[in-house]
Amino acid sequence: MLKGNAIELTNIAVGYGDTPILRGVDFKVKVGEFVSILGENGAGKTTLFKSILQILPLMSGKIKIFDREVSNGRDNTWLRSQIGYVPQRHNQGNFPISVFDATLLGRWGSSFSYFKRPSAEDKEITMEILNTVDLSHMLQHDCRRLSGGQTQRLNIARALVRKPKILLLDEPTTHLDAEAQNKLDITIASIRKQYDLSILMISHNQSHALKLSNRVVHLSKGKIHPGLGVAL
Ligand SMILES: Nc1ncnc2c1ncn2[C@@H]1O[C@H](COP(=O)(O)OP(=O)(O)OP(=O)(O)O)[C@@H](O)[C@H]1O
Repeated sequence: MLKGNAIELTNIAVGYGDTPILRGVDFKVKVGEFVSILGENGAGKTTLFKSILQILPLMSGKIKIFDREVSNGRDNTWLRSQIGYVPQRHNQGNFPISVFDATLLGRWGSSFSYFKRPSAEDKEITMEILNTVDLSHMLQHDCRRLSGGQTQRLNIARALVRKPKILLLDEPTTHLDAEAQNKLDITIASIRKQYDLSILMISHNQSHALKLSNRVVHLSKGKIHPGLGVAL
């Protein structure tokens, strides 16, 4: 069992061009912790995710994932095996692809690629995860015809097929009705347990964040401020 911090940011600055959006951010997510980030539109929450994922280079500071420094492009392949990312409002595009294939493609580039077909193990893991997110009855269903809640469960499945230990969720329940939101909450709580995940979630809804997380922080004026902690 891993211990210590899953994510550790030390004095990071990050932004676009010469303009920093986040400045002097210190922040930690402990192994197994579920932390939610709240903040106004444009506060920099997605920018924070992009810095953790090394999509945006740091202007200064350091990022460690499970105590391993990954700042500025070091260890990118390893990083991708550790972190699953569910971006905001992502659908699979306007082309016909089944739920099974779209999920399997989440493993593309790790165990199979242009020159290597998916193995029996790739397919087994895909089935296992689709079962966990309750989509195993829709394997051949066209992704373009999924509801918002089903699409989000598929997006989570795609992020999970690489068996990451950290999950970044960018407003997973926004635009869902109460029933779909509730079902997604149950899915998130169950995958967290089943796969021993450390989770960082962006949310706009304080009560929703408090319901799911161990701890809630606020992002404003380029910094992270402590918020409420709840014992689960
Ligand atoms: N590619 C980009 N180039 C330049 N500026 C950007 C870019 N992406 C985001 N920004 C700016 O960075 C700031 C933070 O954006 P970010 O998307 O991180 O905010 P957010 O907190 O996730 O917002 P929201 O809650 O609306 O999703 C905003 O002022 C935004 O305009």
